[in-house]
Amino acid sequence: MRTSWADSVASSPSEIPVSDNSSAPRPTRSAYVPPHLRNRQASDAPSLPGPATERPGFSGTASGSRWNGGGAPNPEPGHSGSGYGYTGALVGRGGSGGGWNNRNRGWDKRERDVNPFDDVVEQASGEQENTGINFDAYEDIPVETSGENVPRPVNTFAEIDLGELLNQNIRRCKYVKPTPIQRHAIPIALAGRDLMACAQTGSGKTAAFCFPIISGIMREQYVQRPRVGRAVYPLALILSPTRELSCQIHDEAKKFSYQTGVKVVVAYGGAPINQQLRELDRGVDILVATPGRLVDLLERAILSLMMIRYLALDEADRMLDMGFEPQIRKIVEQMDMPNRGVRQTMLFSATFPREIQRLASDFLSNYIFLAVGRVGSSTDLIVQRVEFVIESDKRSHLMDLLHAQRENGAHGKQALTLVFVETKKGADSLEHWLCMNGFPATTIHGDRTQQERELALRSFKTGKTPILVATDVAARGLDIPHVAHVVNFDLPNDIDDYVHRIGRTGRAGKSGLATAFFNEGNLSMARPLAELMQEANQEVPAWLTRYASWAPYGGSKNRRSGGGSFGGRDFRRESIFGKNLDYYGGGGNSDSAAYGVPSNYGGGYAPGVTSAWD
Ligand SMILES: Nc1ncnc2c1ncn2[C@@H]1O[C@H](COP(=O)(O)OP(=O)(O)OP(=O)(O)O)[C@@H](O)[C@H]1O
Repeated sequence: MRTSWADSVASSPSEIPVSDNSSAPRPTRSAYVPPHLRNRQASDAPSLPGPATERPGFSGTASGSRWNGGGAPNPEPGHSGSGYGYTGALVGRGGSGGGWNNRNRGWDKRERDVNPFDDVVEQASGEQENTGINFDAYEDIPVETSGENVPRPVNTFAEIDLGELLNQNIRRCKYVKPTPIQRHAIPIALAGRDLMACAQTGSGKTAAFCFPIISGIMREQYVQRPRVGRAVYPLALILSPTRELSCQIHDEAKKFSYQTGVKVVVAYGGAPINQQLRELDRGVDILVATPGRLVDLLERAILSLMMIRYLALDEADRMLDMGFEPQIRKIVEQMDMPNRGVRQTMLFSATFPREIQRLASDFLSNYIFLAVGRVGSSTDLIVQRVEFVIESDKRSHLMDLLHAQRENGAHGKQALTLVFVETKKGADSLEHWLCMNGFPATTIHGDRTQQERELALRSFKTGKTPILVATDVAARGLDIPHVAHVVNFDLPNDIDDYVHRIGRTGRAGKSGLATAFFNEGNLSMARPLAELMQEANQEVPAWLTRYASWAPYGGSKNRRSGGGSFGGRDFRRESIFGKNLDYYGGGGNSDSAAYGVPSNYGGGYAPGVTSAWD
């Protein structure tokens, strides 16, 4: 039976305390700036954020309140019960009616927020999201941290001072307790530290970077933003590699920031720019974007990055590989974004090849490296199978799988199945063939219009077309509940891509199945695939082990060292043992002394705190 989130929260042992106004520090009114004075400050130079460690409220530990002394404004009358009010971070738009240049409008906006919790897409199974989640499956995962003075992890949301409005939304999402990546990453981010974080697919990384950003913006003092020309000045930028992923992060961030007054806008290519401009014009605190559209907006001077306090790269290794790196460098280093150390930078992914870690360190300052599980490992919630199938047999083999699945499915219903192929043409042709053979399918790839892509995704999510044939455009980040089976019809050439693809199932503590078709065209994948499967306690067929022993090591971007040592760690750590100290300190930061002594190593918790592997 379906229950509302309120019911479920009432019956669940929620760990988030109800705000207690008597004990909670009361926001003071000192930061209040009357509306008539705000518009006069047009010529004021914008107050650029100070270095992370100097930011008010960032210096303390993650626990304990950061709300006192911050001068957060008092909520408007009638909102006092809500605990902490949004400060109404401002975009002065010179009387444009942008609607965000005073706090009253901020609160009006809050009241007008469309309730994102009413807009749950009807899922294929008819279940509501997040029921039956078993995050205990992640509890035994080893955690590695390295860096200076790593803040302690928390066990409950109650231990973190995110603000009552955000806490309410966490309850609405039915998140009862933080996932391991959230337990570790949120305190680190709330302490203002730069972070390179790696955790398995489907383990809750989105919330791990969204919560601290939203909470940080909520607790910022009144932020005066400049008014120069038409530009808008977001405070946070979240970049992701695909349009669909940006939309998904935007939807999630909107849920988390519901009624907090924090305004989230998405900008991505392939969709009409005018609507995105209108949204931006209404004001933006957090901008979620794909790099191409962002550069377009920057070049049109519609957007300025000079007020960015938080920069998050989701799928960061993808964002920094050869395809995207020049664009990211341009955005981060050649536009007007505050330098590293001034802004706070957070990089998240399930995979982080060493070479990319090294590159990424250019964007970070004195950062903490966090790995929940081995870097690049797959979750053992996914049962992985690999079958030897020659090219010409692939279709009939797929058909057999789909028939078997239909027979085993509830009421003969087809379980959601995601089929990855190599090429766009191959995707269209397979989709056509499936439809002709009685299996409703749709497709998502780069040659389809954005509208077609979005329709396809929706049709798949709702179960109307329970088979989605996709290229790698759907490999990363997409969180589609109830995907029961991922088929690698064509294996990718890189094991990290395989990890992301199969990660579309077995998410949020649920189990899933992944089947790969392997043949002699995939020799370079034999070894990394066998190693990955072995590591995830999967049955490795004897023939694959044989191929693995013959095949040259391939299928990875310098990700693993091959042989025994599994190179899934902070590359600074590997450098130190290889006497290569250049990288310590997170890309040239002067606070690097602590890294110079290998014996200091062991996770980087503050003295007296036990091992980083817990
Ligand atoms: N604390 C929590 N409690 C319950 N569900 C959660 C929690 N945190 C996240 N989730 C849910 O877990 C699912 C996976 O989260 P998310 O998409 O952030 O994973 P991810 O780690 O970013 O995966 P990927 O590497 O594939 O991008 C989502 O449906 C999300 O709503």
